[in-house]
Amino acid sequence: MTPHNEAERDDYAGTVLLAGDPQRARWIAETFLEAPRCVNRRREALGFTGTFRGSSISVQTTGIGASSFLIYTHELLDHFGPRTLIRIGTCGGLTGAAALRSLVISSEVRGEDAVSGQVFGLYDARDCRPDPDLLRRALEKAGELGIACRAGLTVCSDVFYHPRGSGISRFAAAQAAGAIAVDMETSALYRIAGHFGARALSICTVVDNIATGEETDYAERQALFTDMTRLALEVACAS
Ligand SMILES: O=P(O)(O)O[C@H]1O[C@H](CO)[C@@H](O)[C@H]1O
Ligand SMILES: O=c1cc[nH]c(=O)[nH]1
Repeated sequence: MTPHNEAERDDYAGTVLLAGDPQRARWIAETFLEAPRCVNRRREALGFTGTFRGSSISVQTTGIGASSFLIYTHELLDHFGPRTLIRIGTCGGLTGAAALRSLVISSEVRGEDAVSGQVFGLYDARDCRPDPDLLRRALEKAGELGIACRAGLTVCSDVFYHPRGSGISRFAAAQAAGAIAVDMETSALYRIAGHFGARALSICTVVDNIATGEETDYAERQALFTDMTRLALEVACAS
């Protein structure tokens, strides 16, 4: 048990999928895992453990933003002992090439700008990339399964609603650097994994494209996550 997680010490598997939204965590556990059991209900940050093809796998809710994400992942890595974390998140596309409903895998992450992404100051600046084996496996498996997916530089922001507005002009510097998508937790994931010597990968589904103005509807979200979840589970099983 930790301040934010009521699970017993051995309730989590060695690999944990991380979802921002508790509804996504529940849907994944109930749709993809055999014999899922809920191991954390505190604050509705639902955590589940079950099996996939005979391997024990967990799914944990992490909430929105680095502050929330770092509470759940710190407690997982420090207390419950998993060593592989795979984020299965949502992101905004910053280029038409990050097509709506396709997957983006972050092969490197930077802060959106100098003042965004406070976590960048707390952890070693070298730890801003995923585990190379997890990245390679994900790209191989996506190819085998015919899942539309693009790996590249992503940016991370603490801010969803920016005073400069929600248009693409806010991301001009990120676009100029070649970033293909934005989310709010991948920087925290890569840095805390580096800090604890764990392996990490961030896979996100493009739910809106800031460059083209296209959006998905929340109502289609769970079905939209089928490819991302299949891919994450394939990577988890091969680990
Ligand atoms: O869908 P999740 O995993 O929460 O990820 C994205 O969605 C939230 C913003 O709507 C942020 O947490 C962002 O990173
Ligand atoms: O952080 C995020 C996630 C999804 N879509 C966005 O525009 N930003």
